[in-house]
Amino acid sequence: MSESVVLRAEIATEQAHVDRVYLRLDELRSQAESMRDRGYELGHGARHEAVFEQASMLFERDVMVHHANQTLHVLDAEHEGLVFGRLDTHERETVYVGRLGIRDGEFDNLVTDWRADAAAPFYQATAEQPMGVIRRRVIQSSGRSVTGIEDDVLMPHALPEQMRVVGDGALMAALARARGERMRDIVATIQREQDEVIRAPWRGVTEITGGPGTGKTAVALHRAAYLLYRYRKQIGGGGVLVVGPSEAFTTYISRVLPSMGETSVELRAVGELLDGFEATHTDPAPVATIKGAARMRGVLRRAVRGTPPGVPSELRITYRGEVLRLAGDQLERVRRRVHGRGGQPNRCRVHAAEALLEALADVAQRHAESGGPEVDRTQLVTELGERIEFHRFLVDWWPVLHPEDVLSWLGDEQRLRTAARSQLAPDEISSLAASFADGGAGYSVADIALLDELRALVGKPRRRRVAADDPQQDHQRPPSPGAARSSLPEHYDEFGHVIVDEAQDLSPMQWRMIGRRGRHASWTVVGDPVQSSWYSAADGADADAAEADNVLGSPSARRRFTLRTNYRNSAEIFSLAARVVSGHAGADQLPTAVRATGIDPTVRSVDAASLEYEVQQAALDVLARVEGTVAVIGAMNRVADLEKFLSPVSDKRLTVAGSLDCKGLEYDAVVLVEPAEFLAESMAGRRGLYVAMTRATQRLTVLTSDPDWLPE
Ligand SMILES: Nc1ncnc2c1ncn2[C@@H]1O[C@H](COP(=O)(O)OP(=O)(O)OP(=O)(O)O)[C@@H](O)[C@H]1O
Repeated sequence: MSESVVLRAEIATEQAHVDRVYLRLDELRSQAESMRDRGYELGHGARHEAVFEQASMLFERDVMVHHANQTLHVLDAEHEGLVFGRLDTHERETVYVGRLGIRDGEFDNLVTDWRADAAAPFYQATAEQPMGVIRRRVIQSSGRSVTGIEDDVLMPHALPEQMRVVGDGALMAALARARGERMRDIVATIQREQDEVIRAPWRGVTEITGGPGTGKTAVALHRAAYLLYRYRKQIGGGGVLVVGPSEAFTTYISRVLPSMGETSVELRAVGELLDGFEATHTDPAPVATIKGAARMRGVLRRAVRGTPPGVPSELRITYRGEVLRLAGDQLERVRRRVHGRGGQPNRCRVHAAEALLEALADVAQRHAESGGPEVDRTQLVTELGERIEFHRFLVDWWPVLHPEDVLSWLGDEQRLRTAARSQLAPDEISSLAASFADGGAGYSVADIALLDELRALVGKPRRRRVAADDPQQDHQRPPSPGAARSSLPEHYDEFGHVIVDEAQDLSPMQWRMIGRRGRHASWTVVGDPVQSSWYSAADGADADAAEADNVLGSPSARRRFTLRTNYRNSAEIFSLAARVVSGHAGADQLPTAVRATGIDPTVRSVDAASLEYEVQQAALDVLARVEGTVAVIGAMNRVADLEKFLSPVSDKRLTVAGSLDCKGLEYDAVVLVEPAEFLAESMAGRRGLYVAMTRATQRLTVLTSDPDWLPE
């Protein structure tokens, strides 16, 4: 039999099984739909029942509707290749592996969920350790149609005569596919070293490191799906949070988990972690570095304790015919005393009121000592404490602090200097104040962590009792027992498992922000120090690494995995990119690219004056040569030019990105513009260049007017 005849016959066999699976899926879908409808009917009927019965029926209805909706959600998820694998074992068993586990009417397995133990040999079996698997088959599909098959034989000596073997490698076929706008899942071709990470125990901290394209992100996302399948109960209601470097990145990875039927994971960019605030830009490197440093913690703490702008500088109140007065310096002493007790200012208004009343009693006492009327201290405190004018003063003098207001006050250089004490150098104070004062620019990514820190520092005002404009309502009340839901801080969304991607770029302040969302969580931390944009122990950047350790606990207690194969770049592209960091990365930090294409990167010397034309031509050239996406990448301050240059080129596959915007992303082709400008951009410019070059899967074109960008 010819090879193509065998392939057609094998495809027909698999198609028959896939048809059975879809038939069963349709049956399950209509069962779930009718269960949901019955649940709704139960709800309608309940209206006419006695109250007691009604409550229990409503509960039953809610459970039914919820369960049915969940099932439908999973069944309706985008199932590119619902069944993608098959194992034929030594014991003459056949196991189909897919995105969902599905049983037939007799409860026999039609498909085994890829996360189940029974599916593990699909990823873990090798020729050296076949785990009883004779043939591993990857089934490729488009919709419900089987389009291809790739086999591996793991026990050749045990291969029965009638068992056919086709194809020459599912992984290579998957890697050669054109890239679209969104990352795809890799369930069909997860490699053994990756599977080990995905299935690592859920507790504690799991660190994944490895060079560009080694599948760190893909593995972390598949781990999220695995953990929720295996340990949903242990992870608890908190669920899973995935933090990525940018919104472009979270959009890029957004399809992976839903394609595995998992929709409960929260994906957030690091600039999007604080609800109600959105980062609109990235600060220049030196400013971002200061804003992210652990020193900012002390600066913000002092800022919160400063005198809010515009507060009254005198308190006058009449008591039994005597005018009692507190002048500005006395009021400030009271303020310092209240802050000195610690605690969040928004939770301390009662203390502030008490301290003011005590200070007023001292004034009355001094009046008495110099011949004024005698006063009963306790009576004075009680009587003045009930006066509406006193409470009006208190509201103005000890206002509720909002993180965004405190941050904007630091746009005043004098105020920032006071808060900074010796923590910031004069030039740092100037550049930071200028950045905070620029209200029109919106918040930067680094500002979000500062706002979050401020939110923790100021505290949440206590709940008010009556209408908002009644100053008396500011009386504090003990929290109701129901309000003390748990020992968790009330401000933060808490998660059961937190996955941090591109962790090498997190500043200490960002670590603190993320840490507040996972105080009781287990962690998966993904990063590559060689791709770091700002912070790197390699630069001796800081003892700031301590903040990550505060969140993650001792480094010695972490589980560490290193991925060593670069699945993204062609070998030709990666070998040029690796030259950029040669001498700046250990040999063991650079992965091996497995796919040679025979297409070398193009490096073209250009004249700076003709850059516009050259960029356009290069973009058009690669757009014509690749099927998928193309990015033109420059240093951050080049982006506006590049956008202008490329405005005449209208092709949805084309993106313009800055050196910091392309973290974690990938494109079929990259046009890299003026690499020397990356090197000049920041201390970490060389690594930014390495990141940009390693975004390309098939083609890389470098346009440069400076021949010195590449080390010999
Ligand atoms: N086992 C696999 N099968 C198929 N494709 C894979 C596999 N592992 C990784 N890939 C693909 O390789 C590419 C790189 O993966 P990913 O983005 O997860 O790498 P990374 O290590 O996070 O890269 P970087 O650090 O450069 O951002 C993606 O297109 C991913 O789908």
